[in-house]
Amino acid sequence: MAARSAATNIAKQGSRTLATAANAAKPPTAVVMMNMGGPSTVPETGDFLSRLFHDGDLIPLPFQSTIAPLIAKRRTPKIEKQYEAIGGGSPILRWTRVQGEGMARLLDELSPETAPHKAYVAFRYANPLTETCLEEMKRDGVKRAIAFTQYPQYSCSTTGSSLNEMWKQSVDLGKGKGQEGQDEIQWSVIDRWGVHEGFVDAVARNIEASLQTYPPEVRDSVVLLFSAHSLPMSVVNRGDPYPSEVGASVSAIMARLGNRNPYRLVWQSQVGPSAWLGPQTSDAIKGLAKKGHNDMLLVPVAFTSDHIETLFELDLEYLEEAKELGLTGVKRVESLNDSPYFIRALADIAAAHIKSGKTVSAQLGLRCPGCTNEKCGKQKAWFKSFADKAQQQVSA
Ligand SMILES: C=CC1=C(C)c2cc3[nH]c(cc4nc(cc5[nH]c(cc1n2)c(C)c5CCC(=O)O)C(CCC(=O)O)=C4C)c(C)c3C=C
Ligand code: FES
Ligand SMILES: [Fe+2]
Repeated sequence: MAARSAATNIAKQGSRTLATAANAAKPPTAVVMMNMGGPSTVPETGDFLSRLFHDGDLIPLPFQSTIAPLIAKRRTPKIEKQYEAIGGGSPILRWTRVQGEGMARLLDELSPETAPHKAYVAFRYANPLTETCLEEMKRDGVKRAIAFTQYPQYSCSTTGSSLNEMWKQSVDLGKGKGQEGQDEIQWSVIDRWGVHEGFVDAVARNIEASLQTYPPEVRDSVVLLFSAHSLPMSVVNRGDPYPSEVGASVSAIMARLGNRNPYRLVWQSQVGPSAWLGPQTSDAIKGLAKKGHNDMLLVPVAFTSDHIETLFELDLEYLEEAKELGLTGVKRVESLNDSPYFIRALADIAAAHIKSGKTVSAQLGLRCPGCTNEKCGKQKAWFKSFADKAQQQVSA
């Protein structure tokens, strides 16, 4: 607790730092927080689902533009009820703003040369959408921007889709004005950070806090069930990097915890009838219960704020199911939300990225072996073109 308030003070000190007169005149360095978003209010659920089912990078459908609105419409009442049950909407925008503003304040201290920094939000399926974010950046006169994925581990269906959208909207915006979008803003990308020590530490601290709520005699035998959103097997077999990156996060978190507890990585939230990566979280709880385990701690590991999958699926569905099975020791670890350790980690990741001078990671350049999506190739070439441009400027 004391350590948590010490870290909060670090964040507050950062916020008290005044921008210099020189910085005030400079356009900000944009740090664009990219994520899927969620409906902030229940009536926005239909539009959120409609955009989601229209996204061929996430769910490729035959006759997508005809079928997507039909599926979204059919699914809306069920999902609206879930958002009602968690308090009337998704908290993701609120948490992303808290995280982004805290990060930008710390970044002004960690990287004064590129200050002032401003956090922008670009959601894939909810407001503020990518195009709204780009318009705001344009109004602010932004010349340098970092596309900072808020998914710790890379999947082509999540971060890949957001980057494809950023490429498409930037080029469209540029074309509309009679010039190429990429000439206006110098972009670079933070595409994954699932084993960053600050992120690993922030998750580990939340696990330690939950373990403290168990009696000391059972604490070391609590089974840690790391739970991540599943992927269709078609995406896994295409060569998507997400399953191995989630596994790497889990290993790093377990090492940080001293490997004291037994654990498994399990997968949740599959949608539709096709084959998905397992074991499913709810089956794992039931299977371990049958083997005599009562104490299990669910750890959301692939999403950094609360959403329906933590607040509805884990808390209301699985924890209730566990109670019905007679289990008394099944709990969930808090999401990172406003953790000062996590906000500090975001600032450290961004500062290290800026200092590295790198535009894109080596890994971003490699398409999945089974990829047939032309947008992926164009997006990767577009972001890499900023590296080539920076190189030309150095050698000129
Ligand atoms: C890292 C997280 C996520 C991955 C990977 C992911 C892949 C993925 N998702 C779908 C289909 C749906 N996902 C839906 C909601 C949803 N997905 C994530 C995260 C990941 N998805 C979150 C956090 C949410 C919920 C948002 C919230 O506010 O809580 C939905 C909509 C809800 C529903 O209809 O059930 C769908 C559909 C696919 C097909 C996929 C991989 C290809
Ligand atoms: S699907 Fe992975 S690069 Fe296209
Ligand atoms: Fe999903």
